[in-house]
Amino acid sequence: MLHRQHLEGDLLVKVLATGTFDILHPGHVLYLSRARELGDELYVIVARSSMVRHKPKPVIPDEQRLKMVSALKVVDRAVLGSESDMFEPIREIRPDIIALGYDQTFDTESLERELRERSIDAKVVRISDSKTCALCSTGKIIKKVIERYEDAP
Ligand SMILES: Cc1cc2nc3c(=O)[nH]c(=O)nc-3n(C[C@H](O)[C@H](O)[C@H](O)COP(=O)(O)O)c2cc1C
Ligand SMILES: Nc1ncnc2c1ncn2[C@@H]1O[C@H](COP(=O)(O)OP(=O)(O)OP(=O)(O)O)[C@@H](O)[C@H]1O
Repeated sequence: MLHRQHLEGDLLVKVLATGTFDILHPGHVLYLSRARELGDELYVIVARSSMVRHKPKPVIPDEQRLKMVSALKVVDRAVLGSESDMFEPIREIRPDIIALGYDQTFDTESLERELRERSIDAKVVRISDSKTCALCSTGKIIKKVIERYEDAP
């Protein structure tokens, strides 16, 4: 059941996107725009630095990353994630769809199973990547900045 009855009687589909969003780039905007197209409202969970363990910790502080993501036109509401339980904000937001990024390590089926085990009725979908931008990766931007400054006189 993807639709939820809105207070005014409209049927609104809530989509949830997630990520670190350390140094925004057009790949983020594309991911969020594609996620937004799946429904009517886009919620975003911005990962806490303390929860990022699979890659270097973000350079930009939690609150600053939240501020930038919140300012994007395509985003209806952004929140910082939980520092202990990733299902906590999902229970509050109650999304109809969770849109995973192309490189997010979660497996769509296993995540759906984990959601069902917690009685959360959200569909999980994968958003494909964009190869339209040469520097659409936070890691690549940081690498380029390091190279540029190392070479600087
Ligand atoms: C459904 C879902 C819920 C999440 N909830 C949280 C959370 O509560 N707190 C948090 O810090 N990160 C949360 N995350 C974000 C992940 O920690 C983040 O996606 C992770 O750092 C990997 O993302 P990246 O490689 O795209 O940066 C969640 C991710 C997903 C898919
Ligand atoms: N070029 C892109 N096209 C589509 N989606 C993207 C692109 N770049 C990032 N995303 C998506 O945006 C979300 C947030 O990205 P995140 O900040 O976590 O990583 P990133 O920009 O890919 O950085 P890194 O290079 O460090 O992995 C992720 O779900 C990711 O899949």
